[in-house]
Amino acid sequence: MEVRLVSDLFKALLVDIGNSQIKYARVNDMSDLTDIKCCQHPEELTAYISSVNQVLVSSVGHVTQVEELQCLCERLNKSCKVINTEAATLGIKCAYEKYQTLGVDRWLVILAAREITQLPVAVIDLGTANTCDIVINNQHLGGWIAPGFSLMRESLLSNTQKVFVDTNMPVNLEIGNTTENCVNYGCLASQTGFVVMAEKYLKNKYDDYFVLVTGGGQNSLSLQDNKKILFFPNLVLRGLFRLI
Ligand SMILES: Nc1ncnc2c1ncn2[C@@H]1O[C@H](COP(=O)(O)OP(=O)(O)O)[C@@H](O)[C@H]1O
Ligand SMILES: CC(C)(COP(=O)(O)O)[C@@H](O)C(=O)NCCC(=O)O
Ligand SMILES: [K+]
Repeated sequence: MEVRLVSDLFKALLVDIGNSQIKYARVNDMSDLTDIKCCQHPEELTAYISSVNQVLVSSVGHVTQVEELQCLCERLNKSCKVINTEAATLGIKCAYEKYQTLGVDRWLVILAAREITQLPVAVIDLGTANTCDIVINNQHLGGWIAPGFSLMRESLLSNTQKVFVDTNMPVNLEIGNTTENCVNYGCLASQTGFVVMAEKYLKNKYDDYFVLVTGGGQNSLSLQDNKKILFFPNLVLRGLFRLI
């Protein structure tokens, strides 16, 4: 068996288990957070786990996936730290009285956002569900939860008789002239409105602010020309990075 020196190992494997897919990054420093990979099952991480010093994992997905990852780490004799939402972390206070019920992915993007900007901020994660969280100074005010793009589309298909869909992902917001395209652009318009309304909320209350957007749905938003809306590959992993 190949023996690796501790110094040859990466600092950590960061794992974000969402409701659609597992995202992960093997990191030594922040720059490694641009190389993000996806998989469906924890055992696909075996080779990566062997090459790091420790694993940090956050999960809002099925509990069995965390258990599988923990077993894998035990078998490979690697430490596995499961991150949960706290009442306060790094000086940032959670809005929820029952803080344990706030999705840990939301908590981690809040920690990442606070490191990116000290201004009033809305941090938005366009995933299976779309979430928005507002952070002013070191206080999380709370936020919104809405269906993500695929959930919106699937819900239309399952709850109507004459609406049918395809699996295309729209690149820009256009006007649809087929049922499938009306659904795709309608769901995209709703998803874009989620972001636009977060900015409107901040604009009405604060002189300056940022809206940070992350998650699988970020690529289709036609909001790139808005200097107040910034895009990041995966702020959940960036929040985990702060906790290494
Ligand atoms: N091009 C796209 N346009 C709009 N939404 C998208 C696009 N690609 C992916 N998505 C959305 O992103 C979701 C997956 O994003 P991800 O952040 O990995 O989810 P999760 O963290 O919930 O597992 C999909 O369910 C889909 O709704
Ligand atoms: C809203 C979420 C499902 C989003 O998860 P995702 O779409 O990224 O898989 C997750 O943050 C969650 O399970 N939240 C628990 C409820 C709450 O945050 O109030
Ligand atoms: K997510």
